[in-house]
Amino acid sequence: QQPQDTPIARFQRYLRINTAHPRPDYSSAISFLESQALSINLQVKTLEFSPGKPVLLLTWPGSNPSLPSLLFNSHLDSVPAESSKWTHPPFFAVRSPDGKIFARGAQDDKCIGVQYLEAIRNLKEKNFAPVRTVHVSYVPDEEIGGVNGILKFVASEEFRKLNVGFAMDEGQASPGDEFRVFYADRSPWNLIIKAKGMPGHGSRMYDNSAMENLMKSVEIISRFRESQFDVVKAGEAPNSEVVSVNPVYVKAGIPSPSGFVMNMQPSEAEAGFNIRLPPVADPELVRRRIAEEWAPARRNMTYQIIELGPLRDYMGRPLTTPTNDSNPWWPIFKQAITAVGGKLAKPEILASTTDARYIRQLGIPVLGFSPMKNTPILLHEHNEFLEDTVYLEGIEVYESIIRSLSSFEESSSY
Ligand SMILES: CSCC[C@H](NC=O)C(=O)O
Ligand SMILES: [Zn+2]
Ligand SMILES: [Zn+2]
Repeated sequence: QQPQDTPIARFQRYLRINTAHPRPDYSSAISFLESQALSINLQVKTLEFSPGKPVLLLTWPGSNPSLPSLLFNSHLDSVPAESSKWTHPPFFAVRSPDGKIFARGAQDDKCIGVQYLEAIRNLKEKNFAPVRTVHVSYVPDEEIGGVNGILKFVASEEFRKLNVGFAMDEGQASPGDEFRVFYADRSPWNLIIKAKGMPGHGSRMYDNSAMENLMKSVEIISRFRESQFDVVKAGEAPNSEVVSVNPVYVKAGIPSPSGFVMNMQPSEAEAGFNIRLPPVADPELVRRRIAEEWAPARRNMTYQIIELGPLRDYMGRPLTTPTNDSNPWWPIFKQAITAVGGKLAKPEILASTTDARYIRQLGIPVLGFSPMKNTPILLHEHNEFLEDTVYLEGIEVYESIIRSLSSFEESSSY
């Protein structure tokens, strides 16, 4: 084998393609993945639902194509990296002497993207033949909401024709010895609150200034945030099962060449918040809280809620995938993990959000899973890395998963 042609080297090649926002190089990523897929005789199709936003779809036909298929999804894009704050350049994919591969995307989620391919490569070498058809998809723009990526893909005729029965998407690293698996995501809302008031001299005390109104809201929201965080700190619920609300910007003041005009109280002020709702939360209650307490008209406030994704599937069910025997895929997945000596942690809700929500919306069961154990959670952080041994073990885990799921012959619905 050429040094360039080992599983680790192929992972490094994918990591070296800079698909970070705001200018992800999707075409290089697609070319790389396409050539990998062709080298193992997968069917390859590139779909473009939005200009410059390609979706790559790979197919390994099963012997019984009438059965619902499997889909293994990952996203092509990454969040940006501040190079100067990394110990190794984020797109060099340097492997340190102790086996850590440093790169933006090493955990989120380029590992699974190539592990899927390596697992299929190995299964093909062992002459394994799937009964169900296996699809692998690579989608753009997950990190910015998926509107021009997964959302258009799942809404397409091409997707419908895949007849997907069960899908897997990214999960998160596990610091302990058990793999983590996710049966739901929290739904993201962006909240912008704006306050208005009379401008006035910086020396004057008066009621209802824009800043005063905004700051009252910020205090009330902070108190709500603390009430939720206290539940987490008391160990009564994990972070992913409460409603989180975090301030992400504040905008106010009258700019001047040297900074801000300091002797004038502004007539407008605004703040932005990132909110995450677990599937069990009642969105109506949160909406009411926003209208009545966080941005009430009586304090001269207006607001905008930007809901980034569905809360229920087409049947009105919360976007959760059962992790019990009511979901015929669950025991097969679980057994596939134990078959390779892996242990599974208790299934969790993911604190953040993935493309899986749009697949679940169609009523398709999806598990979020990235086989990284004994690994610190570094997604979106500086010095994101994955250890070579962990990466290689993940390939074996997917071999087992793909083998078991694709051999499952019952035609079942959930
Ligand atoms: C608006 S959808 C955003 C999706 C994004 N996913 C990963 O970080 C997140 O913020 O969770
Ligand atoms: Zn991700
Ligand atoms: Zn991410």
